[in-house]
Formats: sequence, C-alpha cells, structure tokens
Amino acid sequence: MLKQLLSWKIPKPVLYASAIAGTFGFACLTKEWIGGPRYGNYVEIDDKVTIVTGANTGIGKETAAELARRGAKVYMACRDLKRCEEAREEIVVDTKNKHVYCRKCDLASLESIREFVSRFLKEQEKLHILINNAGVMRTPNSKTKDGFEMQLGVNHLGHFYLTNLLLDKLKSSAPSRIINVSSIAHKRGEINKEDLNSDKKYNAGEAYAQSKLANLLFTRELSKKLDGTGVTVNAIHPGIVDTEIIRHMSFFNSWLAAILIKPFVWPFIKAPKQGAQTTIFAALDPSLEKVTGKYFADYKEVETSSAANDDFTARWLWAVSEKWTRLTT
Ligand SMILES: NC(=O)c1ccc[n+]([C@@H]2O[C@H](COP(=O)([O-])OP(=O)(O)OC[C@H]3O[C@@H](n4cnc5c(N)ncnc54)[C@H](O)[C@@H]3O)[C@@H](O)[C@H]2O)c1
Repeated sequence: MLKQLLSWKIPKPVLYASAIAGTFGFACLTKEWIGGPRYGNYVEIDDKVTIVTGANTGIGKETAAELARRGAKVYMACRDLKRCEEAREEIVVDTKNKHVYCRKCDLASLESIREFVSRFLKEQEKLHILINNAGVMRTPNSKTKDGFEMQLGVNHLGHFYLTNLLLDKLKSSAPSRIINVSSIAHKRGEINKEDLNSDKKYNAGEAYAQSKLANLLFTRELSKKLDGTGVTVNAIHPGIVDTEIIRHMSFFNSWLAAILIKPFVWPFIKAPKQGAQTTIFAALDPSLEKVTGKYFADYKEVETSSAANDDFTARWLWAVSEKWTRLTT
C-alpha cells in the first residue's frame, strides 16, 4: 500500500500545497498549546483604575480587554483615536464593561503626554496599574516631535516621561503597579553613551535593542527610587507574538513571507491574546504584591543580560532621560 502510494506521481504543486496545508492544520491544532495557557487566576479588580499605552492593537489591545473583563476602569492611551475608538467598541461589547475610555497620548510628543496626564489627573483620583506597552520596532531613521530618535523616544523616553508625571498619583493610590513591556531583544542591546540619540550613525535593529534595554534599566532604577512607597515596577517579555510590530520590516510584511515563512513559523509564535498574559500576570498576580525590579516571561522571573544589571548605566540613563525630557531643568 505504502509502496503503491510512493510510486504515485503526485504533481509538485499538489505536493507543495499539501505540505503547506498540513503545516497550517498542525499549527491550528497545536497553537493554543504552544502559546501557553491564559492567566487563570481570577483577580477581582473592579475598583481599580488602569492605563495601557498602545492599546488599540496587538498585545496592548488584548491587555486592555483582559483588564476590562476583570472589571477595571481602563484608559486606552493611544496615538490614533479613530483606531482606539474601534478597539474600545469591540472591548466594551466583548467584556460588557463600559468603563473603557479612549484618550489621545502620542508618546512621540512630550506635549501630547503632558496633555494626556493633565486630563487624566482631572478625571480620576486614583491610578493602580500603569502598563507601558506601546512600542515601535525597526523604524526608518526618524525623530519624534522633540528630536529624539523614534525608537528611543517612543519606547523609552515617552514612557519615562509619562510614568514620572503619574508617580504622585501611583504613590497616593498604593498598592499600585507599573509594568514595562520590554523584549528579549534587550539581550542584543547596548546603551551607546557616545551617541544615545543615534545622531551620528543609525542602525534600526541596534536602536530597537537599545530602547528595550533602556526599558529594563529604567525598571531597575525606578524600583530603587520607589522603595517603601507601595508602588512596584517590573518588566516583561511577552514572547514572540503575531502583531503589527513588524510594520517597518518590509520583507516580513510581504506576500512572499506570508506564503513562504508564515505557515512554518506561525505555530511557534503567540497570538496577541497569549502575548498579553505575562503582562496580566505581572499586573495582577497576588504573589507579586511586593515584588519589584524584576523581569518576567511566561509567568516566571527570567534572567536579563548583564548590561541590564549595570547600576552605573541605569543611573546615567536616568539622568540623561530626566534632562532631555526637561523633567528637571
Ligand atoms: N510582537 C512581539 O513579538 C514582541 C516581542 C517582544 C516585545 N514586544 C513589545 O510589545 C509591545 C507591544 O507591541 P505589539 O507587538 O503589540 O505591536 P503593535 O504594533 O501591534 O502594537 C504597538 C502599539 O503601540 C502603539 N504606538 C506606536 N507608536 C506610538 C506612539 N508614538 N504613541 C502611542 N502609541 C504608539 C501602536 O499604535 C500600537 O497600538 C511593544 O513594546 C513591543 O516592543 C513585542
């Protein structure tokens, strides 16, 4: 029987199509298992006020939905209000929680961040969970409104500024938590003290890795400054997640990659809902009530690079970030 099957002359296109369909089928069957379970611990948070940056797509949207599902008030801090509104409507219908709000917050503009914070502080007396999730990856060489290299500006400096403007509110609402969404890419990162803003030379991959390392150094330094306040700050890696983050990577965004690569790697990358779970774990899990300055992936603390444990660089980066964002003059 097998011999007979093998002796069949199957046309090559049919063979290739079957291989792709088979891989795709296998992917569908195993994806939930490979991506890991959802955070199961049901923590009531209906008296909590939360902010999620970059909440209109990908991991941020699923994070906002998970918080809304558990009853929290959720502020979606987004640069694109139209897409934010579309996502908000979906979340409200899906979770039956109407306390989900869209607010303009462009992390590539200090002015926009200030306006967001000023309105938020007028509207809410408390802030219990701040999730610094928004991010851009491998952008073309470009600057934010304030002249910062785009990835450093959005991924690190924007969140540095936003967090500092909200610190008093987080302290007065304690116990409260800050979660910084970093990446395993930080392991390739270095803080370029000679040219932090990539003014002399720009490499899109290096700038992304630097910005994600900056997320960890910020977490480390901030956790020390917040010691004894009841506010914790931790960082996470969400896993490799199927989102729009590759929008500036033309090959991975092309139809060629969609046919040749995606069917084969798809089983091994998480869906956005799965990508949001470590953030939710770090934001809610009762066992982490007093845990601060740590880095998590897949529900457990994991090793960072040695560069991420460098206190001297963490203090240097804090001082530069403070000066550049004019937090102190
Ligand atoms: N997808 C992955 O595999 C992966 C892996 C490791 C880390 N991450 C991190 O996860 C986070 C979320 O990314 P994602 O994968 O969901 O990608 P995504 O592109 O789907 O979402 C990013 C979000 O950030 C927002 N954003 C971008 N620039 C902004 C700005 N100037 N102001 C406000 N918001 C802005 C986008 O609008 C979007 O809502 C990022 O910090 C990213 O670095 C993702």
